[in-house]
Amino acid sequence: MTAGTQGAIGIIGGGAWGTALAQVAAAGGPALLWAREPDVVTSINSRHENSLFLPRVALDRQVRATADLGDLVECDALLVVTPAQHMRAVLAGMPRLACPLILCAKGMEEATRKLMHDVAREEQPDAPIAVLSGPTFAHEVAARQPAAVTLAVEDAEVGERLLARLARPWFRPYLSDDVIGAEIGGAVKNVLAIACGVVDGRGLGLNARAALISRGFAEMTRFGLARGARAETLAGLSGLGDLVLTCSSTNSRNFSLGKGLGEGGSAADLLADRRTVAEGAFTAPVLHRAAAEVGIDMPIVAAVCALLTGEASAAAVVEQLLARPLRAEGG
Ligand SMILES: NC(=O)C1=CN([C@@H]2O[C@H](COP(=O)(O)OP(=O)(O)OC[C@H]3O[C@@H](n4cnc5c(N)ncnc54)[C@H](O)[C@@H]3O)[C@@H](O)[C@H]2O)C=CC1
Ligand SMILES: O=C(CO)COP(=O)(O)O
Repeated sequence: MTAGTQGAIGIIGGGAWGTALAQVAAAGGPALLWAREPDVVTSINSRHENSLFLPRVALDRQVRATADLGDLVECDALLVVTPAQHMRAVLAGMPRLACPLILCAKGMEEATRKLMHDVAREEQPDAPIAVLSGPTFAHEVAARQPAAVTLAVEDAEVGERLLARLARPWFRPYLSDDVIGAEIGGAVKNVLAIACGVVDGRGLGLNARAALISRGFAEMTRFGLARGARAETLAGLSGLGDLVLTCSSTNSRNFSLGKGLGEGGSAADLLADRRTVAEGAFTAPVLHRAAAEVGIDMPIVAAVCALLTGEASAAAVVEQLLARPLRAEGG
């Protein structure tokens, strides 16, 4: 056991978001972050900065990093912040845990079409599960600019404990018990952000972007309700809130990917060699199939899939969306 893990929050994943959340956790006690990249561990421990994934942010001295996942097992709770496609392998590589796991990745597993809480439960059946999701660009949170998130936890007592440990005046979790709703909002908004980026890349204007956000939200709601999410969660921070944020700025990796596609770039080129993750590119095909399974129409998600596979150009998918039959708004 590493000295100083008592009362510590562990963070699994040293990307931009894991590092920003370590900064949040460190404001209330020790924070121990596991990173895959030895350079990240060295950079945090020697310079109090994650120069690879969150450069130019001075980290709290209470943030320490380790290259050994085993060092985290005695932490009070673990924030799980790997990209969605890697979460299963990382959790499977740990001993059986009993502390709460707070899942922070926004996506669905490609191979199984499962949400993250289902994956976590399969790999760590004894650990209480929570989901933390909302409109939060990592660099703003790390700089302690105000933000609010949904903290969805089935066990209310665990929720209260996590709230007490993680809340700050500038980082406000709102409790919910709708784990499915919190996860679906975060996963779907990434795909819709790619679509909004396309609108921007093609110079289609702000009216078109607002229309796409609204119709995208209708898709998120249809799918979410069919999968057991609550409407109020989808309209909250982890759904509509994050959709608006991510669809509004090139600070979003998903929006930027879409913008590149809209400007005529190919998905293969835009995704090649990128070190940071654009989760929507992985979620789009999974979501498309999952929607078909429950008989839900998601035309914007289908358009993003066609663009990502190269089946259709940006011009063609926009044309197809605009040619869809007119219908009642709530239908
Ligand atoms: N960056 C942000 O502002 C936010 C990100 N998120 C979510 O957090 C999750 C992590 O994203 P970021 O921290 O931004 O990542 P990032 O894009 O900054 O860094 C990539 C991460 O992927 C990890 N990685 C690459 N290959 C891996 C493997 N084989 N096994 C395990 N990990 C591997 C790297 O170690 C690194 O931690 C994503 O699901 C993202 O949607 C959620 C809220 C905000
Ligand atoms: O989830 C995010 C903000 O809430 C980050 O968005 P991107 O992954 O698109 O950068």
